[in-house]
Amino acid sequence: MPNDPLGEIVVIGAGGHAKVVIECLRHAGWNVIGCTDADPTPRSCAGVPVIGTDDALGRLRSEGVANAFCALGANRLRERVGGKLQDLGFALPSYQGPGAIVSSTVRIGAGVAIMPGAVINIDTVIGDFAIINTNANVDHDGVLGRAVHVGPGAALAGEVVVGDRSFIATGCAVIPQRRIGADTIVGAGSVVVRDLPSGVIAFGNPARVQREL
Ligand SMILES: CC(=O)SCCNC(=O)CCNC(=O)[C@H](O)C(C)(C)COP(=O)(O)OP(=O)(O)OC[C@H]1O[C@@H](n2cnc3c(N)ncnc32)[C@H](O)[C@@H]1OP(=O)(O)O
Repeated sequence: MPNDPLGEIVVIGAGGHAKVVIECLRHAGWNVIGCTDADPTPRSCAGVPVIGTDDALGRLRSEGVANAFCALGANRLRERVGGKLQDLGFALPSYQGPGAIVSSTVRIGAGVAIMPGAVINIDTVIGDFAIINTNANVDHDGVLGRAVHVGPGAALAGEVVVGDRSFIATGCAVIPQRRIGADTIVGAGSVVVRDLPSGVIAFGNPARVQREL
């Protein structure tokens, strides 16, 4: 059951990720008043109206809308637009979707999406604008940078470190204490048993660097 209303919030983005975010925000008790998109064609996203492009954000802020959530799937873009929201003076709450379990010791940055069923264990640190997607696990003492995306069902064992804007795709497994650099993509279903550098695409079991980005 939804909690008591937390107040009004605007969502940035109207794609598949935004749909899930809107549903989770509602479940958490937010009143999602609309979303913005590069394509301002009037339509709805998860039952919420698209109310214009990002140009509408300044107006909404001046009209008293205090909260925003950046629900863009692309890590670099999400980080950039999230920074713009901070500059406009929006508060950027994080949320936990239904069934997510997050240790009370976890430090969570601004604008973090913790999707349904995700588990984040003791003493982990999650940077601003990260996504911990559906049923993903981040075990104890993990350190995830800004705008990292841990994809659906991915499992990071204890003490894994992931650099800013990296994407650990659907169903990956990372063994304890491995370090993955910034701006790296680890392809779906990969098993990371060695550290990975920044700025590469890697995949496979074991995950190997395929090319630089
Ligand atoms: C809720 C949500 O939906 S969140 C979104 C989650 N999204 C994902 O998990 C997507 C993750 N993306 C991937 O895994 C992609 O395959 C990437 C990014 C690793 C690579 O994408 P591309 O560069 O476009 O690779 P492309 O599809 O051209 O494949 C190139 C080759 O790599 C192989 N390959 C691609 N991905 C993988 C993978 N994860 N594991 C093993 N092999 C792979 C392909 O089979 C292909 O091999 P071939 O040349 O022998 O035919």
